[in-house]
Amino acid sequence: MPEPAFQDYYPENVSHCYGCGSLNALGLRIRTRWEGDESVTRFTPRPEHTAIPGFVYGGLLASLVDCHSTGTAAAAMYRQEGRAMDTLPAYRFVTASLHVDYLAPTPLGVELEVRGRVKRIEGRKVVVEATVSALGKVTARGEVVAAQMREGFGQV
Ligand SMILES: CCCCCCCCCCCCCC(=O)SCCNC(=O)CCNC(=O)[C@H](O)C(C)(C)COP(=O)(O)OP(=O)(O)OC[C@H]1O[C@@H](n2cnc3c(N)ncnc32)[C@H](O)[C@@H]1OP(=O)(O)O
Repeated sequence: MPEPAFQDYYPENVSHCYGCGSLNALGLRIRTRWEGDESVTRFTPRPEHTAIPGFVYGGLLASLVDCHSTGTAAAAMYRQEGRAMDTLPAYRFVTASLHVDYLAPTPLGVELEVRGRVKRIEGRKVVVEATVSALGKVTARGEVVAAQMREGFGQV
């Protein structure tokens, strides 16, 4: 049995996200785990994720960086407290800021590896940096500021 992924601990009401929700049938349904101090997601883009034939759409790479990093932010908060991700109080993070630099074209048809590192945890926010690699070469680099969701998120 593979180790559970961070996303396995997301409660149903936050499992509909296009990038990471296990309940979104049309989504990416990424799965992220710790490998030492780094978080890792592996994902193989599909033909519909094409930008230019043979190469991956940048928005897809941004989605991978985004959901990889918000998941990493939540996992990092639990880890800092020495708690399992299914324990209370629950941590839920949303994207406050997403920055991606595209360093080289990303080939389609191969597995991509997203690796994240926690840069800092400051109060209610976690800053995560991530790289996307194809065939061992880093093709995109990103940084996400993830902020803890407040009660009543989305209510105006
Ligand atoms: C078991 C585990 C479960 C995990 C479940 C995971 C669920 C996953 C769900 C799927 C998710 C998938 C991903 C998605 O698609 S999430 C969907 C896309 N994101 C959103 O819709 C978020 C919309 N924005 C907001 O709700 C609020 O503006 C937030 C919550 C972001 C902050 O408003 P809030 O009033 O709450 O807090 P605050 O203003 O005191 O800010 C807090 C800290 O953050 C810093 N800051 C704020 N903005 C920025 C910025 N632009 N650049 C840099 N920093 C920024 C700010 O300076 C402060 O830091 P500091 O000054 O204190 O140092």
